[in-house]
Amino acid sequence: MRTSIATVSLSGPLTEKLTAAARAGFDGVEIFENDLLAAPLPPEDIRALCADLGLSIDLYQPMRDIEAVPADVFARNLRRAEHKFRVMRRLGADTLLVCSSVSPLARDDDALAAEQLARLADRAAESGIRVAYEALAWGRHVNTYDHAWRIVEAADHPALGTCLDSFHILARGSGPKDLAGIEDIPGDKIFFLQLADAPKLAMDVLQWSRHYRCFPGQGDLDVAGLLRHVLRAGYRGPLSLEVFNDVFRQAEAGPAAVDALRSLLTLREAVGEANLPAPVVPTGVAFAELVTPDIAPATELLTALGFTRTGRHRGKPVDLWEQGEARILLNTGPAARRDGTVVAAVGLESPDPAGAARRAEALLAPVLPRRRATGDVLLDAVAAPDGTELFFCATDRPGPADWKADFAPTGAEPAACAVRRIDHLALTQPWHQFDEASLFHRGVLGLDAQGSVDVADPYGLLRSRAFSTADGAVRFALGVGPGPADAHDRAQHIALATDDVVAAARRFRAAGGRLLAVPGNYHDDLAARHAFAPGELETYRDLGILYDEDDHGTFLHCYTRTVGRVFFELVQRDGGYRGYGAANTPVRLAAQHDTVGVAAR
Ligand SMILES: O=C(O)c1ccc(O)c(O)c1
Ligand SMILES: [Mg+2]
Repeated sequence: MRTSIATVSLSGPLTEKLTAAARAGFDGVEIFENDLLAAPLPPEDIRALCADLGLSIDLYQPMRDIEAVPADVFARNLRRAEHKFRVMRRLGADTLLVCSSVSPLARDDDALAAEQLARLADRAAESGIRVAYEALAWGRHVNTYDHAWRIVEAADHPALGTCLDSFHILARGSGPKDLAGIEDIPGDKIFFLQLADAPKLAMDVLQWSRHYRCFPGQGDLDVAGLLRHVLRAGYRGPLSLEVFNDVFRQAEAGPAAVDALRSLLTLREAVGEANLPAPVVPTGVAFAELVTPDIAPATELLTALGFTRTGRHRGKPVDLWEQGEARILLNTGPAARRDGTVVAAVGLESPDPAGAARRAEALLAPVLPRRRATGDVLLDAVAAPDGTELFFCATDRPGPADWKADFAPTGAEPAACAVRRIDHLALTQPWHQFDEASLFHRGVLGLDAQGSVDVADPYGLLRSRAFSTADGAVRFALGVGPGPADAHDRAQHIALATDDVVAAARRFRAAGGRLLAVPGNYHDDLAARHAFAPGELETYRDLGILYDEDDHGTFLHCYTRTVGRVFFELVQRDGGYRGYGAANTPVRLAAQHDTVGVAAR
């Protein structure tokens, strides 16, 4: 199945868009008219460039406001069309997209629309061009795919077909019954298929379409379900992405094009049209690796949290700290001097590390060298979109290579302490890579996505979305700020699971650790909303413990101070609570901004 992408989906001048699409591996492009108008190259040169890049020009688009108009207006429209046919001949493009009219001049008259589209198709055919008629969800009279198809069917012209666009169809809330009608369209009359997803947003459909479309798998629409119908109808043309998105317009075209192709790969897999290595769902977090130039504060923090230094890497300045099944690597090597204190890598316990890496590679994730240095254990690893290195590993299991073999034991035994394991990792994404990260964590890692939530920071709104395994053994909470200028909250954190957060927090404080102070107003409000046992709330107030509950259970959590970009959270989930305390995040963020709040208690 051929893959294509509309130039409007990528940033930059036309030549950059084309180069990015070709490099990522697309077979073709839809040329968006404005991109051509703004290009310094004549159509012949664009045609030659596409040929050099190995790209076909699958569609020229859009032509607007053509049909169902008075005769004199239609005569002018045909003149406009003739000009476009000339451009298309010079480009070597043979399909023109015509979208349903939004003009106040258009009449609600299907017979007239059909007659005029047939006349347009006649003229197009003289130039060897086909016309694909698409219903815009906000078209004046024609705004559903079946209405557009009825007009095309009535026109009955070999050079006229329809273009289906998943956004316009799904944005109107079309259910399974409405979609089944797609299979009544003869496959060869579906001249083109445009694919886009979008997050569910309650807003005007035109604004939604022009600003919030995203690649399939990144939003909430059932694009795969729609594609199944289109394929059953017999459509064999390209799968083409047409995404209008404010962020993608600003993001680098190269990575966006790779992300786009990854989306098509997972979509094809979802409809049984791609043979990718199966997802290997991780079963736990083997470790989190911090790089830090500040060895003293990081060591103090880990010690106070109850970790013990149990190993030293045989070849690098990296220490292994353990407590229960929580493992932290502390790396003070060269990367630390470059990046400050950050979460640089995550080890994911994998039932099949090599298989997980094969899937990641098939989905275009950058694969990292398996051996870093002579003598190191061979480890499968890939880079996540934000650059975090993800290791697919085995811990204390017979069979696959054990990453721990790279560490010489210090002889110290981990103390039996409060922390059991890593509960979740909260990683801040670069502002333009949030959707890419969504697709990556779902498609590449095989995690389930929760809905995204907005949380207020004193200096802006953050978006957060969780990705986890069904049993919660692996949890990521990915966050993003509102834009490039708002990199104020780049903190990341590692949440540690405990069965008794009060004991863990007390132990931490007794060992010299500093907990994030939470404003008294927060606890006053908690008292109004929930009933606590006598003294309970005072304990939470004293330790800076926050409280949340969901349909399943309750959540108690508190925070350490921040070293570089990293802090820790202690969490106690009871009764199967599934969230991350998002309701408390604004309070936490404000407290972290408030320097008084992070002072010693
Ligand atoms: O927003 C638009 O105008 C527009 C143009 C062409 C399309 O294919 C489309 O889906 C939307
Ligand atoms: Mg479209």
